[in-house]
Amino acid sequence: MAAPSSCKVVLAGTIAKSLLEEVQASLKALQHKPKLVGFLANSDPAARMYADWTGKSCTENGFDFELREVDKEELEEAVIAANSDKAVDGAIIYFPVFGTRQDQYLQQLLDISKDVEGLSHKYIFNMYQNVRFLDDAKTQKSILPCTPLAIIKILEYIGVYNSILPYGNRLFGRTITVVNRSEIVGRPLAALLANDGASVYSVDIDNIQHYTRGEGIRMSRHHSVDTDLKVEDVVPKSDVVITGVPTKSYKFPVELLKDGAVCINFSSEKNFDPSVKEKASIYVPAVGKVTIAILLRNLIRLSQNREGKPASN
Ligand SMILES: NC(=O)C1=CN([C@@H]2O[C@H](COP(=O)(O)OP(=O)(O)OC[C@H]3O[C@@H](n4cnc5c(N)ncnc54)[C@H](O)[C@@H]3O)[C@@H](O)[C@H]2O)C=CC1
Ligand SMILES: Nc1nc(=O)c2c([nH]1)NC[C@@H]1CN(c3ccc(C(=O)N[C@@H](CCC(=O)O)C(=O)O)cc3)C=[N+]21
Repeated sequence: MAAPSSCKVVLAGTIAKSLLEEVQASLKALQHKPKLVGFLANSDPAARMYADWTGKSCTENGFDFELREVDKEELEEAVIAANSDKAVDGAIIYFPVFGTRQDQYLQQLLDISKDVEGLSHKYIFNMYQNVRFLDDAKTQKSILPCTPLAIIKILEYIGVYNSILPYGNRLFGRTITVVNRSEIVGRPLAALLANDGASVYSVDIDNIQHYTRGEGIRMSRHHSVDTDLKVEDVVPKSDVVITGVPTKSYKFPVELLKDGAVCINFSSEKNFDPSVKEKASIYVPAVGKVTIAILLRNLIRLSQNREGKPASN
């Protein structure tokens, strides 16, 4: 008989709860009830599920939500209208829409002041350059991409970030593998973790890249290099493994994990077999609830920015 597993399973709902309490406090301090608009222009079941779910979370937490279902061909005009609509505090376009680079065009079309997901070029630029504020006076914090930030909040909650160290170096000494290098989650996440001092292996279907801030983290922001390394070279060295492979049949090779590793899955598919609990010290099976809490936090931040500047829209 197998020994009882000593792995602690941490559910996203627990972590989301403490973030939502902060959101509630900031919401009370606002002069108006923030409104989020969702654009659904596809029949992708994951997108509809996510849309329903954002709506439910908004309503439950005291925000207004409106789902605008439009044809693909009408989406451009609908986004332009929302950009100049003062009643709209934030918006989200559920992807994929066209499933081509036209989706990136639509993503950048959304006004930066309404971008709750933090995917506008300016925000992404600031993130990669390790610039934390929008203005020189450092009064307005830049918005970080939602899912990568959700994963960072999870790492803080479970103690992977070492709070004895100064901000910006709290992952110094940690080795982290991220299996996914998409532009919305995996690559920004690898950069953020490296910006905080970690040594990060970014795994995608073709190769492995290594993200660091240089030896002894002497640089001010991350750099990355291609490597010839294989999964079996990097996983045994990793303190943390984060997966986001969108394939049902994919299972992470848990036998390569070092004892006591922290494992986090953000894919909607279960990338880890239940046997992960025999190796991991902490396992987080899904992160979606934390992502939504961050989305609401960003919506508050955008609303605060707008209340601070009533003259502009
Ligand atoms: N929980 C959340 O808040 C969110 C969850 N998701 C979920 O995360 C998953 C990934 O989404 P995206 O990043 O948008 O997908 P994507 O399709 O853009 O990227 C997938 C990435 O996985 C890599 N990959 C695929 N097969 C692999 C393999 N066998 N080995 C190593 N790498 C492999 C690809 O090279 C690519 O880098 C989906 O299931 C999506 O639903 C996405 C956004 C937010
Ligand atoms: N602009 C845009 N942003 C998105 O972030 C976005 C999108 N479009 N289109 C659709 C996909 C899909 N997506 C998921 C979010 C969470 C889970 C997730 O973690 N789900 C949990 C359940 C939730 C939980 O209990 O934590 C699970 O499947 O176990 C999955 C999928 C975001 N998407």
